[in-house]
Order: sequence, then C-alpha cells, then structure tokens
Amino acid sequence: MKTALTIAGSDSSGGAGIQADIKTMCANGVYAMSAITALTAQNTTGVSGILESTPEFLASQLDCIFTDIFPDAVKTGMVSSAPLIRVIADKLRQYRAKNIVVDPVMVSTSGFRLLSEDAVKALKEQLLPLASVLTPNIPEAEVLSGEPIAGPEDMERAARSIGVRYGCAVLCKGGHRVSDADDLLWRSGVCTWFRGRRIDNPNTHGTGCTLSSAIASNLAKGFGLEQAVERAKDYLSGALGAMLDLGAGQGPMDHLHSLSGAFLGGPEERGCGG
Ligand SMILES: Nc1ncnc2c1ncn2[C@@H]1O[C@H](COP(=O)(O)OP(=O)(O)OP(=O)(O)O)[C@@H](O)[C@H]1O
Ligand SMILES: Cc1ncc(COP(=O)(O)O)c(N)n1
Repeated sequence: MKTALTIAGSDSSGGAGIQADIKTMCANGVYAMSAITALTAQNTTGVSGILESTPEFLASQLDCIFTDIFPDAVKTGMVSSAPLIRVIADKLRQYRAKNIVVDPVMVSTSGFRLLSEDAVKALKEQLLPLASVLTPNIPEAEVLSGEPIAGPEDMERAARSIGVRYGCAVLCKGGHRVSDADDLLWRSGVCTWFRGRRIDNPNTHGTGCTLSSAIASNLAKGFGLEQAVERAKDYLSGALGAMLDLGAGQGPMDHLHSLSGAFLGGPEERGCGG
C-alpha cells in the first residue's frame, strides 16, 4: 500500500486539519500518517484556542515516521510558528522527502490566524523552496506574490511569480472567487486551468486541507501532477456535493461519501432495530 504523511494541526471538530487529511487519504486509498504541529480547540463556528507542539516533540514525531514507514508523499498544512517550520524543513531535507504538497494555511475560514505573523518569513524562506507543489487560496497567493488578485489573469501572474521565486509548481485555488471554482496550475512556465462546477453548499470547512491531501494521495499512488489535481478536484466535488449539514456554523464535508460496505449503516438502515 502506498503511504502519505500529513504535517498539520488538529481540528477538534474533525472537518479540517489532520482529521480532514487522514479521512481524505484513507478515502483515496493510501495509508495515512500524521505529525501534529498544534492542537486547536475549534468547531464549525470558530477557533477558541491553540496549543502548539514543542519543536523537539514535532521532530520526534517526524523521526519516528521517516525511520520506519517512509511516506510516498507529504502534505503540510497549519505549521503555526517559525520554530516548527524550521524543524519541518530540516527533517524533510534530512530524510529527502519526496512529493511535498505545501498548503500555506494562514487564516481559518472563520478568520482566526493559524500561522503567526512573524512565521510568514520562515514559511517563505524554509518551506516553500522544498515544495513540489504549493496550493495557496487567493488571499494566500496575494500574500506570497505581494500582488492583488482580482481576476483570472491576476491568478496566472501571481502563480507564475510565486512558482519562479520558489522553484515549484503552484496551484492557485479559485474557491474564494465569487462566481466559480476554477483553479489554476502553473508548472514550469505552463498554465493549466482546472474547471470546477461551483456547488451551492455553504459547508466548506476544510476544502483546502482536503484538496491538498487528495493531491498528495494521488502523487503517492504515482499519478503525475496534472492528473493528481484533476482527481483531487473530482474527489472534493463529491465530498461537497454530498451536502452533509452538521454544526451551527460553516460545516464539514462528507469525506467518506464514496465508501460503501457492511460496516457503514446503523440499525435503521439495516432494519434490525438496534
Ligand atoms: N462551492 C464550491 N464548489 C465547488 N468547489 C469549491 C467550492 N468552494 C471551494 N471549492 C474548491 O475547493 C478547493 C479549495 O479551495 P479554497 O479556495 O476554498 O481553499 P481554501 O481557502 O484553502 O480552503 P479552506 O476553506 O479550507 O481554507 C478548490 O479546488 C476550490 O475550487
Ligand atoms: C487545524 C486547522 N488546519 C487548517 C484549517 C483551515 O481550514 P478552514 O480554512 O476551512 O477553516 C483549520 N481551520 N484548522
């Protein structure tokens, strides 16, 4: 079985972060492992607290993983602070990690900072140059490129400038654009658009985490980047389109929408009354 590792924060409500990543990796047929950067106390209405791992303990998690079950792909999400970013970059270099998908998570959908202000510099200097592909949303692409993004041409310009600067492919996600869900992949000078059907579902908590984990899973399985992105978008559209509706705020998606089997149903579905 192919293997994938997520290096990210825990979301106690299960819709984003480590929990979304693990569900996504399992649904995409790879063995999932995790190194947790921080615990968050959050639910669908917002984040109420963060407790970071120490750099030493994060390093220990990564040593345990890389010296035993080597991941075929790695995804990074909430990396939280400069000292943790330094550990992640050092370990990825030390173990020559491959297929690295960096989701440059900065602020949650609910508006809470998940990357400290002073860590943006460390993210740029240490982690981005190690990425095989970077997956910024539009606000993140604006921070990384230093340019405002108002339309598709701006997405192309920003992705190119980020990709050239950090020597990686860049998938600029269009979920924050009002009218569509089209994402732009810049790779070695070539722009490719991935057209998405915008699904009328307000429950988009964790879409970015899910997409980047699905890309990592498909890279782990041996798909090329374009196919990995296409398959990841299809998976995400299915999870959003399943129209799960949980929690009082912006709810999670149904990550396991495509699974079927004997262990899924409860007594009602099975007609055995408990
Ligand atoms: N309503 C929607 N219908 C279809 N696809 C969507 C929708 N919203 C977002 N997407 C897709 O979800 C993926 C993630 O994009 P988005 O821009 O929401 O990332 P993000 O902001 O990092 O996510 P997050 O909400 O986890 O922070 C992209 O492929 C985007 O096109
Ligand atoms: C631990 C963790 N990682 C990432 C996100 C971003 O997801 P979203 O933007 O959907 O809130 C989050 N809320 N929590």
